[in-house]
Order: sequence, then C-alpha cells, then structure tokens
Amino acid sequence: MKGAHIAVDAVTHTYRRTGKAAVADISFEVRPGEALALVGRSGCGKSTLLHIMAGLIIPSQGGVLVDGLRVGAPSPKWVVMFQQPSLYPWMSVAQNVALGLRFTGRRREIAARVPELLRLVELSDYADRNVQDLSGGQQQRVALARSLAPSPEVLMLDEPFSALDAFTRGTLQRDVRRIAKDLGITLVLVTHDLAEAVVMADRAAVLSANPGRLCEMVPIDLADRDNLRSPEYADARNRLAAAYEKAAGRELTRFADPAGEDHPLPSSPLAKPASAT
Ligand SMILES: Nc1ncnc2c1ncn2[C@@H]1O[C@H](COP(=O)(O)OP(=O)(O)OP(=O)(O)O)[C@@H](O)[C@H]1O
Repeated sequence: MKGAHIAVDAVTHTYRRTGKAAVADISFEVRPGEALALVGRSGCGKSTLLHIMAGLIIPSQGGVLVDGLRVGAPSPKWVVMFQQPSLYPWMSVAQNVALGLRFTGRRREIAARVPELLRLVELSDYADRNVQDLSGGQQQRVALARSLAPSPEVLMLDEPFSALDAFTRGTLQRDVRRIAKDLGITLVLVTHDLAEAVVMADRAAVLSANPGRLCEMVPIDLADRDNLRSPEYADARNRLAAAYEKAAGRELTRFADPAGEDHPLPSSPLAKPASAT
C-alpha cells in the first residue's frame, strides 16, 4: 500500500436546499502518508469538505485531485469510516471484513487477506464471532479492517470514535494512526475533539464557519504521542486551541489538562452566558 497525494483546489459548495455556501474557497494539500485533521466548531463544514474529498458530494465550484486525478465519485482508492460502523449483524467478523474485497471484485484474495487484516486490527480471536456480540470499539475495528481490505491509498474518518468511551477512543486513535503510518496510507480525519486531532494528526486544518473557510494550518510535531504529559503535547494542544478559538471568533484563555481535556478558565468568555460574549 502507499499513500495518495490530495489537492483540494478552491472548493466552494452550496447545498441547493439552503442556497447558502457551506464551505467557500478552500484550498490545501495533503502529502502522501500524512495524517490531516479537519477541525472547527459544529456546522463549519468539516463533513461537507470530507464528503467532497471522498467524491460523495460534487462541489459547486473547484475540485479535489487525488494523485492528479479529479475526484468525481467514490473509489476503492479511498475509503470513508463513519461514526456508525454499519456492519451486517447476521454475518461473522471475518465475513464482514471479506465484504471489502467482495465489493471490489477481489474474492480470490479473501482467504489470505482476511486473517492478515484481523491480525492488523487485533481481532484474530474473534474471526468467527457474530459482530452483534462485539463491543462498540471492536465493531469499529471490524469496520476498519473492512475499509483497509481493498488496500486504499487514503483513509477518511468522519468522527468515527465519538460514540465510544474515552478509554476505547484513546486506544483506537493511537491504533488507527499507527496502522495508517505502518501501511503508509494518507489519513484525513474530521473531528471536533482537539485532543483527538493532536493524538492522530501531523497537521490540523482549522476552519471558521458561515461559510466554512480555511483559517489556519497548525503543524503537530510530536516525537511521542503516547505521552500526554509531555510539554510538547501541551504546546501542540494550546496552539491548536488558540487557532480554533481564533477561527471561532473568540479569544479565550485555556489551559491544557495533561489528562486530556481542555477546560475554559472561570473568567473566560465561554464561562459566561452567550449574551455576554
Ligand atoms: N444535506 C444538507 N443540506 C443542506 N444543508 C446542509 C446539508 N448538510 C449540511 N448542511 C449545512 O452545511 C453546513 C456545514 O455542515 P457540516 O455537516 O458539513 O458541518 P460540520 O462542521 O461537519 O458539523 P458537525 O461538527 O456538527 O458535524 C451547516 O450549516 C449545515 O446545516
């Protein structure tokens, strides 16, 4: 597997139903094998942009190029994982993973590839289990294995861990980044969770809302992503929080909690009623 280069070129999109631009004039590149997070407050157009990058929405203006080819429809070269793993409940874990190969006409590879994928997501012991008997985190691992089955060059994630508990989420965040890096594939992640962006991404594209525009690209250079107490981790979180708040049009003092949460200080504008901001 290898990662694809993505170029988002002056993308603007207006949904017909509302007639208002959801995202406007957005351009950036994602390098092969890079992990990029799209962050910004609710409604700023993160999912719209990801769906455009995946070929699920054709933008009103501009376009997306993957390795120089214009994206016009979904493709096995890139896969999207959503919050709901959307597994077939009457099938086993192995059968669900094999679907990724059946759908792309690669049935012959199933026998060799499914055990390999289950090893990758650490579910080898669950191959014959019914997916209904798995936890939410394990179901997302099945969905991940199914997504990786056709050897995509880009893995796109639309808040896939937001329904999971904090511990499971943290484990999956690290595992998905490690797997993407080991395979060399490009990762694009939509999240409203700044901690998730810091743990998973090499850079974060911070969007402002109404319409969604690219405000800032924040580099996240961390030597050790397992150490949530390192000064580098706190620094990356603070820089991202500052860019996020700037994009949201608010100035806010935040402090980073090494345990992983951002807390507005009592004197911050966010602690006051909305009318006072
Ligand atoms: N199918 C649709 N039809 C019309 N408007 C839409 C549609 N989908 C999204 N929008 C609007 O486009 C804007 C961007 O929505 P989008 O879901 O992309 O934002 P988001 O940043 O992903 O939000 P969230 O973090 O809450 O999921 C919002 O104003 C939303 O109401």
